[in-house]
Amino acid sequence: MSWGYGADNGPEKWVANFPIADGPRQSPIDIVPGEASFDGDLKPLKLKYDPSTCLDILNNGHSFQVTFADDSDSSTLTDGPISGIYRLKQFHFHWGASDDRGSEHTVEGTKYPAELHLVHWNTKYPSFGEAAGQPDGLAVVGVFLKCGDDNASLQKILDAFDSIKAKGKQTSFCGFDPTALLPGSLDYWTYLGSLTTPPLLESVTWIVCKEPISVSCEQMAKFRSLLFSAEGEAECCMVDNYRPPQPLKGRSVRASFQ
Ligand SMILES: CN(C)c1nnc([C@H](N)S(N)(=O)=O)s1
Ligand SMILES: [Zn+2]
Repeated sequence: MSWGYGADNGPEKWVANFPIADGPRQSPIDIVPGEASFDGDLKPLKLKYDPSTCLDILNNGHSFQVTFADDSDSSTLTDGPISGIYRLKQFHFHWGASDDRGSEHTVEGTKYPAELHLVHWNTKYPSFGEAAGQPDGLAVVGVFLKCGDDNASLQKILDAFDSIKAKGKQTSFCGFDPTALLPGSLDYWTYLGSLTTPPLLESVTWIVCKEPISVSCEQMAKFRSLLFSAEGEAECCMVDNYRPPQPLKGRSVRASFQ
């Protein structure tokens, strides 16, 4: 059975096939603002995305992802806590079965109903796959979603869900600007961690925005209409696709703001 989020193949079971699950720099973590140290050397995030690099939207059986063309420096992350140029590869979300949970990172124990991840790879390496195996290979920007006003930018993504309801379904999706999903303030916490799904590679510089973006309760319900299961299989709602916080193991969390 492959990994997932169920009782038999969920986060507590991943260590059997992916021993790094118990490694020294696993993600996500619980962020405690009072224990984060302000670092004045941290630069503002610089995110430059080209909507024409948006390719498609896919239900991969764990989440849905919007994939970008990463054969040029059209959509990049620079500055912030990183050095060099990181290219946007895809973005995806994690969410709960109800509004009281769903995010992977938590803030002093507070869970948000969902969390957006924008995944970038360091262009000092030849490809995403190569970068994913390096300690400075990836940079993921995390944005919390909070229930409130309707999010018009997010709605464009949700409108494509009927075409990707089941695992393996994919449809073209272009002209989307992920900048529209960023909060007004790009204040962030940053720490060294890992992918939060197998293979759990410890190659991620995490950049978690302090300010959430809004999503309406109806929009959250639309997330929950996706399926973990493929067409023809017993239907299983795609919900609670988040890994809980992992031990900090001595790591420091820095804040870009005071
Ligand atoms: C291969 N890629 C892009 C990814 N592999 N694992 C990912 C995880 N969903 S996360 N949450 O970004 O670490 S993203
Ligand atoms: Zn993720």
